[in-house]
Amino acid sequence: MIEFEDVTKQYPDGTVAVDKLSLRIPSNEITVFVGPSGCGKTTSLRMINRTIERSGGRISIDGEDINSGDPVALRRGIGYVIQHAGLFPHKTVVDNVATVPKLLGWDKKKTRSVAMELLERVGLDLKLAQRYPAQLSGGQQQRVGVARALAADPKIMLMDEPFSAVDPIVRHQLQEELLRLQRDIGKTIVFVTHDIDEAIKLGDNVAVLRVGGKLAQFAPPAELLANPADEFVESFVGQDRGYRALTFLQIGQIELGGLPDDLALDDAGRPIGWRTAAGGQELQPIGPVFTRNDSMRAALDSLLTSPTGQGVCVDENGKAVGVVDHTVVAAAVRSAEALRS
Ligand SMILES: Nc1ncnc2c1ncn2[C@@H]1O[C@H](COP(=O)(O)OP(=O)(O)OP(=O)(O)O)[C@@H](O)[C@H]1O
Repeated sequence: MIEFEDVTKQYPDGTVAVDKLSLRIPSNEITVFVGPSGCGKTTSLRMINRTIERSGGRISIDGEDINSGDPVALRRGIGYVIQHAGLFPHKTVVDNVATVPKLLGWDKKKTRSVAMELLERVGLDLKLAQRYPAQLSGGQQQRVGVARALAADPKIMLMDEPFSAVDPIVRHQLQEELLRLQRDIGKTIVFVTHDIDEAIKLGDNVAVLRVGGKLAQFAPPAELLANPADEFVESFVGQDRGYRALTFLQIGQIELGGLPDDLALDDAGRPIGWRTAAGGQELQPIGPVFTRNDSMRAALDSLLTSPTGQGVCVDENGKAVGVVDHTVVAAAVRSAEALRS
């Protein structure tokens, strides 16, 4: 656990970037710092690896004050990923990833095999390993940045707006990859973003900061959406928080509608299209389907893009098991709200 106790940062010009911040960052989970520009997210993050020194209060890792040891040793045990990846331009991809292991004096063979394995794990084509950073796309560079941060197998990873400079599609892919990777590696990740959607998607816990580096709320995303602590959090979380909350409502055992006659199935019972009203041979596309393990947001997306207004639920073999329409989603939202209040 990383603990902030009354942590303050005042820059030499008098700016108070962080003001008596207290919070506990649980181990092996993703904690996101989110808030408007200038609210002290980056300052808070960088105080953890002492690339910015705090001016007051205490920060400890597993009970030990981070100021009790050498900052260089502290930094070697903490991975750090920043916007634009911050790769060394004159080093190849594989040499970038090998930077910290080399500093730690690992032998060449082990370093190289760990670097290659990590590049594979973050989803980078190994053919790119000998390229220089400028020869990669922004998204590929970020993957290398993540691999480099993981190279010495640190317990903690600090990520400062790592996906902000890439286009929305690549950003979505990188977020999915991070969640997949985290299921395997279970690091303590502290992630900074100004994007509440990214915070809600990635965070096990989200710390909402307000300008002046004050903590407005620290909670799991579903809790943040359901019970914003005050007007600031409510407006930051946004007007469409009802829609976002669907992400946390599982399909689970909700009652599905029976399979309608106009849903065409193949021999294995998998949906292949909707029969057109004219009764011709041509089928209209199904669009995205969902499973019982998905969220209500996936069901809503499925029915909104379906030509019949019905979203198709499939089992693990892709076999259609039922449909939902908007009344089912609305009823599920109402019953979840009733349970909460
Ligand atoms: N070296 C510095 N000297 C003086 N003030 C600074 C310094 N670095 C940051 N600040 C100020 O401290 C405050 C917090 O900055 P910080 O970069 O931590 O915020 P942030 O929430 O990460 O912002 P952004 O989302 O815009 O990156 C801001 O008012 C900023 O101008």
